[in-house]
Amino acid sequence: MRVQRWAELSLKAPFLVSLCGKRRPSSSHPQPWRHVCGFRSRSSSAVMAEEAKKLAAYAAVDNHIQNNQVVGVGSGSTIVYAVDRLGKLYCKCVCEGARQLILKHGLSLSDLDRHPELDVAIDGADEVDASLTLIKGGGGCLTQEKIVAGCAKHFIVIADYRKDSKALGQQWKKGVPVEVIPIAYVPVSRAIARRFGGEAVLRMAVSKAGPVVTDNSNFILDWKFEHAQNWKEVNTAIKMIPGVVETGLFVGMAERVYFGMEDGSVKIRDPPVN
Ligand SMILES: O=C(CO)[C@H](O)[C@H](O)COP(=O)(O)O
Repeated sequence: MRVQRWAELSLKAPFLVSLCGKRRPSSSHPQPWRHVCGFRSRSSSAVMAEEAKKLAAYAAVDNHIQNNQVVGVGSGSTIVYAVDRLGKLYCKCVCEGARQLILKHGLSLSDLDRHPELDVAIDGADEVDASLTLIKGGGGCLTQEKIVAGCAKHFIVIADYRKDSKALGQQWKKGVPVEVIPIAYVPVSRAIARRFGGEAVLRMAVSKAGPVVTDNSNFILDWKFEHAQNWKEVNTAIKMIPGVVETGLFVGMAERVYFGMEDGSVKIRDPPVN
C-alpha cells in the first residue's frame, strides 16, 4: 500500500477499514467494524487499553503487510494482536521474542541468516514522543528488537493511547533500558549518572532471585533520567561507554506509529517533516 505522509491523523475504525480497501463497510451491515475487527460500537464507553492495542495492531497489519512478505516481529503484549492478524496472511516471520506465538498461528518462522533484509518490521513500544523517538525494552528484548527493526525497509510501531507522549518520560516512568555486559553494570551505571544525570538501576527479576538476564545473557539497567535530552546524542554517547550492548532509545527508526485510542479510533503519527 502506498504510504501517505500525514503529520498526524486520527481515524475512526470504519473509515480506516474502508481506507485499507479490504473490508469496505457494507450497507447491509450497519456496523461492520464491530463484526470484522472486533471493534466496540462507537456509542459505548471508552475502550480499554487491551482493545486499543488490538485496534492499533490490526490497522497496522492491514495497512502495511501483504502476502509473501518477510516480516520482523517484536515482542510484548501488543504484538500478540499483530501476530493474530498476521495469521490470515502467508508470510515469513523473523522473530526471537515471540517464536512460540508465531508457530501457534501457523506462520512460518525464519531468521536474519536467511533473510537479512526484511520487508517490514512491526513492534510495540513503551513510549513514543512527538518525533517518533521510542523507549523500548520494558520486556527486556531491546537489542534483538533493534537489530530486527534496523534490518527492515519499513519499521511500524503499534501502541495503545497510554504510550502516546509529547516528550519521553511523560508516560513511561521506568526509565530507558540499557543492556550491559554483566561485569560492567556498576561502571556503566556510574558513567551514565555522571554524564547525563538521574540514576541507572539494575533491573531485578520478579520470580527468581537476582537480576533480570536477557536473551543475550546480559543485564539491564533502567536509566531514570531527570529531564528531556537530545536523544540522538545521548543514545550515541551511551553506546560508546565500554560494556554497553544497546539502549532502548530508538531514534529515527520508526516510520509510522499507530495508536489505538480510548474513543475507539486509531491515531497515526508520522515523523515531523523538517
Ligand atoms: O520493547 C518491548 C519489549 O522489550 C515491548 O515492545 C514494549 O515493552 C511494549 O510492550 P507491550 O506491548 O506489552 O506494552
